[in-house]
Amino acid sequence: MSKLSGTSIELPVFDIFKPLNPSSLSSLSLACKEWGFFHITNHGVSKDLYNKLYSLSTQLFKLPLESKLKAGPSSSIKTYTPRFIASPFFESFRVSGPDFFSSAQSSALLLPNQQDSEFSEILKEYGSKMTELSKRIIEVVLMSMGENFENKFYDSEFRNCHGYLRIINYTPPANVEEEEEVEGLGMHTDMSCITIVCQDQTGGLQVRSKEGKWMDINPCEGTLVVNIGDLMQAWSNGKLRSSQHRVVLKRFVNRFSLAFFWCFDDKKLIYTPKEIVGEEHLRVYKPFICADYLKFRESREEGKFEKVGLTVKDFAGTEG
Ligand SMILES: O=C(O)CCC(=O)C(=O)O
Ligand SMILES: [Fe+2]
Repeated sequence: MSKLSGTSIELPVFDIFKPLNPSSLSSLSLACKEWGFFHITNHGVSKDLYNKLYSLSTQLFKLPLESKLKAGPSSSIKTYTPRFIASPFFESFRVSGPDFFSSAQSSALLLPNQQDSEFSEILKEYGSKMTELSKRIIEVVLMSMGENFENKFYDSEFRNCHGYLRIINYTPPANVEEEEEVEGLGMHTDMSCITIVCQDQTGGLQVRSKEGKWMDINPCEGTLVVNIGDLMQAWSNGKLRSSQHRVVLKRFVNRFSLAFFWCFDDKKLIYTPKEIVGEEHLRVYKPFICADYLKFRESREEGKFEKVGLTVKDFAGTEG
């Protein structure tokens, strides 16, 4: 395995619920175009909420594999993804909205002694915070794209979005050389409109530059990472960038993260409004139904649901 570390990148940080002035909007627009990644503060996830979620999730991951597999891919629940699917080091539980409580309950029931309802309550709170944040992020991203775009397009295009959370535990391999790093999650793009990631102090999230260089997104206390996904890249006619990214692990260091995906409704037709395409530009995506793209990705990835070579460009791009 090769050395995987990159160079660090300084992403802009936005106080998400404050009105954004013209200079913040242009810096947001630049970040979405160049990197498809930025940081947010004032997100409403308190340390206490995070710590409770961390500690209960850790207990869930510590359960014996046979218990976790009761919520696994071959059970009726299908919220647990064991190791060796996305990568040998990655395992996760999925919690879907809008009813995060009952979705969490299906995995939480594996926990002993009434911790299940505490866990589900916490996930309900986290899910509702992420929902509120996602709506606000879409609003400010639309604002950064053009005058009044949030009023023109939010209701007609984004009102039926929905979200789901992936709680991820990365267990690093022990048998690697010192200083060596391995991929906990391989290079991929997200199939969302936007994703909100809470990475712990270990770091390891990397974004690939347009030139193909891996850049470290260092953990930044009190902030969350936001990235643009494929659905938003297609909807914006490529004006917003869904960047390839991955997670690298350090020897002996366990990594915990929360990734929240905010997506279009499955039945939505993704077709860039003409005001966004602009008169002087061509459409770079054919219109497509959201679910058809998700199916395309699933069928190509042979179960490795996030490890991709193919993206929305291969699916609906109009340029060879
Ligand atoms: O674990 C992380 O920090 C990011 C995970 C991620 O990129 C994903 O689940 O799509
Ligand atoms: Fe991702």
